[in-house]
Amino acid sequence: MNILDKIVLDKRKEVDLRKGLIPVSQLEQSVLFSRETVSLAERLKISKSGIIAEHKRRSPSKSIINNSLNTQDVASGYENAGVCGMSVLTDGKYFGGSLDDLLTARASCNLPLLRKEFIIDEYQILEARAYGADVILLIAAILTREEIKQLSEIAKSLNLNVLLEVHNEEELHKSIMPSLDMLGVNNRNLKTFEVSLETSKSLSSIIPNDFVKVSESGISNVNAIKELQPYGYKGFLIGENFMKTDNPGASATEFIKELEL
Ligand SMILES: O=C(O)c1ccccc1NCC(=O)[C@H](O)[C@H](O)COP(=O)(O)O
Repeated sequence: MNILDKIVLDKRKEVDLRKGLIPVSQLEQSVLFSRETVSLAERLKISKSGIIAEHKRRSPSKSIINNSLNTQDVASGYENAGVCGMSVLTDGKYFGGSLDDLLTARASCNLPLLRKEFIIDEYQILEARAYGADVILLIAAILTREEIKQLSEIAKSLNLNVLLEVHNEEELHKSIMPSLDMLGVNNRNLKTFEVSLETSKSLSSIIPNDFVKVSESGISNVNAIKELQPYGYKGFLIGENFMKTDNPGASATEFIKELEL
């Protein structure tokens, strides 16, 4: 069983529990549910740097990354740095995140927010909308083509962008459909946790041009972005590199300054 299998097993139990605690009608009545969303895909198309900065306390591959951060400071710091969007990990057990982090980020900045979650049920998309997200992540490795279609169409009907994440060619071929906005290639091998930009490079030519290309994980310096841009990548999801510092916003500011030199 790999890490994704374990996470999904726990996630099914968690979602059933949450459904019992907060009914769909309550999510739909929340103030943020009808908020006008912002398109991350459109921002990435016109951005020079394309940084999507992540809020990430810990992870299965690195254990604790930053336990002393203040979500409000991280969100406003990222916004001041000029990032295109912010990703908020909401999984508690493996990443130390929560929906409250998403809500805090929403209250602290106007950036398009990605709910970074292991989505297996439409209920989680309604939660994303109710807690202020603009974008959801769908992971091809844990969903069938039919599930990707159903979940992405629900997200689109709620005016949310969809970022579909793949790790290999097979996942990419099974997932291509018009209800996706962005295609993310994750550079982290989930069996070994090794990261390699070669994954993004090798898959780039088979991603249709209709989708905004995003490279995810293991981006630790400006050179990585300069290496990936010629392959058509417009978005770069960065977590650990910013979050391991005392001031993720300042770290993002320096990074973007260097990138735009
Ligand atoms: O980060 C992990 O260890 C991990 C393990 C299993 C599933 C997902 C995982 N990470 C989620 C992400 O996609 C990353 O947080 C994101 O791409 C940023 O990566 P990084 O810049 O390397 O922190």
